This record gives sequence, structure tokens and C-alpha cells, in this order.
Amino acid sequence: MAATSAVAAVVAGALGAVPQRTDLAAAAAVPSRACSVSSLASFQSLSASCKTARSARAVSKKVGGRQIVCSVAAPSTSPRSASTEIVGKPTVLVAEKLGEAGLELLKKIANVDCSYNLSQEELCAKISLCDALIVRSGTKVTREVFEASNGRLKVVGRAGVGIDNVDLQAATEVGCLVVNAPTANTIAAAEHGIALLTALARNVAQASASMKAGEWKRNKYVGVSLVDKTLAVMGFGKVGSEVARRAKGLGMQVIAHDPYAPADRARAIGVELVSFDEALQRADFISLHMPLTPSTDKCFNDESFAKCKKGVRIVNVARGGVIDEEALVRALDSGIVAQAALDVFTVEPPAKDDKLIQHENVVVTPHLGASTMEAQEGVAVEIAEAVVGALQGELAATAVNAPMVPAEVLAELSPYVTLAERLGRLAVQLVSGGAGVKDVKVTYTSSRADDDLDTRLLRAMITKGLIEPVSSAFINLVNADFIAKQRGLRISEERRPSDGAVEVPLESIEVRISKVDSRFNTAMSSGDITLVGTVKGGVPHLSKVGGFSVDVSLEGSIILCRQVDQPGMIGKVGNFLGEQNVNISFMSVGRDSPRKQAVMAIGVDDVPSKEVLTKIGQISAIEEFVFLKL
Ligand SMILES: NC(=O)c1ccc[n+]([C@@H]2O[C@H](COP(=O)([O-])OP(=O)(O)OC[C@H]3O[C@@H](n4cnc5c(N)ncnc54)[C@H](O)[C@@H]3O)[C@@H](O)[C@H]2O)c1
Ligand SMILES: O=C(O)[C@H](O)COP(=O)(O)O
Repeated sequence: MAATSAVAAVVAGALGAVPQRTDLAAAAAVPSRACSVSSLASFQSLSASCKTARSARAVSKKVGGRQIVCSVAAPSTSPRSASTEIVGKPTVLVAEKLGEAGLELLKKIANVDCSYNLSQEELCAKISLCDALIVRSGTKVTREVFEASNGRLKVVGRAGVGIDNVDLQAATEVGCLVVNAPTANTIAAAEHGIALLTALARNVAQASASMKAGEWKRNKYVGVSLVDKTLAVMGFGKVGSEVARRAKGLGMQVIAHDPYAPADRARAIGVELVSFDEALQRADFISLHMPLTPSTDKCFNDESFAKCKKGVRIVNVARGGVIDEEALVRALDSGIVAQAALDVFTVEPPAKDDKLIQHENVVVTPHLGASTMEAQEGVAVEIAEAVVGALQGELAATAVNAPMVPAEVLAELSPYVTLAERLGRLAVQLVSGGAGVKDVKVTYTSSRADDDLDTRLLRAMITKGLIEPVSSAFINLVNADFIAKQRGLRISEERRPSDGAVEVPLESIEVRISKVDSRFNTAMSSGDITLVGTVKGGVPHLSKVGGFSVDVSLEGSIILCRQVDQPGMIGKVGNFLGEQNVNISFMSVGRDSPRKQAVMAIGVDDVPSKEVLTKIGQISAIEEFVFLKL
């Protein structure tokens, strides 16, 4: 499998991507739409990587560590591949104006509904018919929107940087990926910041308005110079750095405050990083470029204005909410702040008679920072690519609510991701009684160093496997940890070193469920339901059930039997299933010592009827058995 398609398939499974085809047999076997989508996505991943296993049809018996391979009659077409059909394109709702180039990209794979200026009610009404939503800053994507989507919405694309208009927590809870377009409007925003800075210093807007009103007031609009003045850039990220660079070109002294900014970037641009208070005390001009977060909310308030140099000038192209607007009016009235240039407001659009907007020392623009032709085309392409990728199962580099796993790591982990989900899926089906699964221990045996194996994706897929078969929850990489926590499921992870080749990321994954009973006692080891899996030739295999070694590829479904180890058992069970038209894909027997107890693991393509299963239990020497669906 090519690395790129492997990555797409892995992430499709991890994200529960919109299917490009459907599998009727698999869909019939799973209860909810969400489940069928994610099962299918995982199936796509597995089916691609398991071609070899499907074509190699054999039965093997493990005796004393040796694998005895027996031939199996009548290979049949898998029902999965037999019933594949094409389904419709996903639907993308574009709720705010998006550049043509982006729309064209979307239309290649999706039905695109451009509906602008929707009310919250209208958005909620439409959203359950959409797989993706694209917005700018003008649309509030609230918890109600996510709830109204009924699980269909897979990705929200924010065509811009700020994601403060998207309820990220709600998105994460329902497993909806949020992506943004963080780079394409940086220069536009920085240029707008500089435009406001220079316009402010030279009263451009006020003088223009006055002249248009028939006046000619040269003395009233005398400005201040920028050269040699100190500019404090608050938030030294992408936009802040570009503003700093340009302000240096204008001959300004630039200082910056950003608790997270790397010192070498500041050094490279010739900017001094200072504390918040020092920035306020030294600045003649302040330019705001931090995001709106709980810690920046109204961080410019009466207290902070009081620390500023009298006559400071403030530019805000970040977010209105970082300024307490009433406090700014007071600071303007008292002269602490001489002038302000604002592109963003706490409430957009603000009220027409808003005191701040009407203040004579304030210049305003209607959130135009990103509004250049070039930036809008760039943003449209950046967000369309991310949304298309997400719908096709790629994990966008600009995902804001999912762990970022590099593409090469995804490619390498591909079969282990499938293994992880399938082990979880099998383990939970072995639980009996009503105690519920609360404690799960996962042990990764690997020769890799601890920091050389990213297990987040594996943990998410084990969680998915453990929870989805027993609930209506839809779980993916985005919401796995949240749902696990919500259900009181504690997954602890452990590493067990091995001296295998470092090229192989993992030797095995062991999943242990503690403090539960099992409906297949043989799966218990030291009081825990215990399954171990490994990957062979790119194909996930079950390698241990309780204390018994087995070897069965993890596709189709599995029958596990504990039996008295005696001659003829493989033939008996194999023949019986053959007579009942149940196709065996693989068979393996593990035992401790000859003629005692053994475990037979039988991979089957078809779901046996209840009668067939009952009769397996009646075969003499079979002590217990269980049928597990993958
Ligand atoms: N007006 C517009 O149209 C427009 C256009 C683009 C960006 N923006 C806004 O500008 C802001 C910056 O965008 P960006 O692309 O540079 O983002 P960015 O993430 O690259 O930079 C933000 C910087 O703020 C810093 N920061 C975080 N908390 C801080 C704090 N408490 N004090 C100081 N710094 C803090 C971060 O460390 C980061 O370096 C965002 O709010 C974005 O939404 C507005
Ligand atoms: O955060 C951003 O990217 C800017 O505020 C731009 O917002 P807009 O897409 O609504 O112009």
C-alpha cells in the first residue's frame, strides 16, 4: 500500500471520514450510522493492507511452538468486497464568502451549498444535512450547531486564523475536527496593522472625513512621527512578527511581549522581548496581535491603561475582546490613550451609536485585516484543501482539536492502528456481567525509545474499539480521550522493551481489562481479560488469548474455542463450518502441553447463524467457545 493512501486510510479510521463507498454487509451488522461510517473507514484501511492474507487461505495449528499449516477448501469472495457500492458526495456548507479557487476545489469532491448570512436557527436547521461547514469570523459555530448536526458534521473549516467563534470543546465532544487556515492572511493582517498605525499617526481618516465635509483644517490634523518611537507588539506570532519587521523598516524601536515567543525569532528581527508591564510603560504605540483566550480576555483594562505612558496610541487588528472597550473609552477621555485604531470589536458589528466607534480619536475599519484579494484567495485554497483532505481521511496539518501525528508516523503505524482498534473491539466483547469496563491497561512491546513511538493514535483506536461496540457513541481521534474520561474509562499505558529490530515500531500490543468477568474464561490471565496482537507482513494478527498463544489474522470475525487437545479437532470444526457454508479464513491452535487444553482461533468471513453456533458448542471436547465480531 502506498504510504499516502495508508496514511489516508489510517486517519479515515481515526476520524471516521465520510465514506466514498459503502459496505452493505458491514453496515447491516452495526447499529448506528456513525458506527457504520467508522467501521467502513477502518475496513478500507484493513482491506488494503490485508490483500495478502485474503488470498492466502490456510489453516494452521500451532503445536509446541511450531506452526502446522493445513489447506482449506473452497475460498470464496468476501461478502464485503462483493457488496460495495458508490454513495453520494459529501455536502459542504459554505456559510461566508469564500474565494472562487477554494470553491472549485471543494466542488471536485463535494456538493457545495453557499448560503450566506444564515441566522443561528437557519444554520442549525441546515447543518444536519452537511458533512463539512466553512465559516469566517462572522458565523458563530456554537454547541447548538454541533448538537443539531446529529453527528453528521465531520469537519468545520475556519477560513482564517481566529477560532474563537467556534466552540472547540463542543466540537471535540462530538468528534468533529476543526481546521483553520493560519498562514494565508498573515501579511494582509500585518499590512492592515501598519496602515492603521500610519493612518493613526497622521490623522488620515479624520482629515479625509473633514475635507469631504468641505473643510480645510491643516492645523487641526497635525500628526506625530513614527521614526524613533517605541512600538510594543503584544503577541509576537505570525502577524506580530510581520508588523515588527515592517515597523523596523519605518525606523521604529520595536519591543514585544509574548510569553511563548522564541527568543531567537525576536533576535533575528531585532526585537526586544519584554514583560507585559514593561511593554506598557515603554510604548508610544501598542499594536495587539494575540489571540482571544481566557487569559487575554479584556487584558487591556483600566488597570493596564493606568500603566501606559500618557498619550499612548493603540492599534488592534487581533480581536475586540482583548480590550475592555468601556475602559478604553475612559482612557481616551482622560487622555491616557491619545488615539486608537480598531479593526475588531467585542460584538461585530458593533452598535451604530457605540461610544467607542463614535469617539473622535478613534479610527475604525469593519474587520478588514484579512480582506485583500490575495489573502482571500489564499485562505480559500488553504481551507478548501484542509476540508477536502479531512473528508477524505487525511489529518490536516492545521487541525486545531486533534493531536498532530506526522504523515510518516501515520504511514508506519497504519497496521498497528487497525490492530489496536480490533484488539479493543474483541476484548470488550469478552466481558460479561454488568460491572462495565473501567480499567484497561495497554502494554506496547517495542524496541523503540519512549520518545520514538507516538501511541496517542493507538490509544484512541483502542478506546474506539472498546466503546463503540457497546454504545451508540461515535469515537475518533478527536474525541477518544474525552469520551473515555466521560465514561470513567481509565486507560493506562506501559512500555515493555524488546531487543527486536528498531525498524519495526511495535512487536506487540497487549490489552488487559481488569475487574470484570469474562464470557470466555480462557481469556482470563492473572484475573484480567487479556489479548495480545501483533502485525505480520502488514496484517494485524491475534497472537495470544489469556495464557494461550494463537495466530489468527484479524479480519472477518473470530470463533474462539477451548477444547480438550486431541486428534481430529481441526477437521471436525472445519468440516462442520464448511458444511454450514461458513467460510474459514484462518485457523490456529495454541496449547500448553499435549492432550490437555487447547485454544482454537478460527477466522470466519461469514457470520454463523445461532443454530450453527449452538452446534459448535455441542461438538464433543469443546469446553467453551465465543463468537466475536470485528
Ligand atoms: N483583523 C483581522 O482580520 C485578522 C487577520 C488575521 C489574524 N487576526 C488575529 O490576529 C491574532 C494573531 O494572529 P496570528 O496569525 O499572528 O496568530 P499566531 O498564533 O501566529 O500568534 C499569536 C501569538 O500570540 C501569543 N500569545 C498568546 N497569549 C498571549 C498573551 N497572553 N500575551 C501575549 N502574547 C500572547 C502567542 O504565543 C502567539 O505567538 C489572532 O487573534 C487572529 O485571529 C486578525
Ligand atoms: O482571524 C482571522 O483570520 C481574521 O480575523 C480574519 O477574519 P475574517 O476571515 O472574518 O476576515
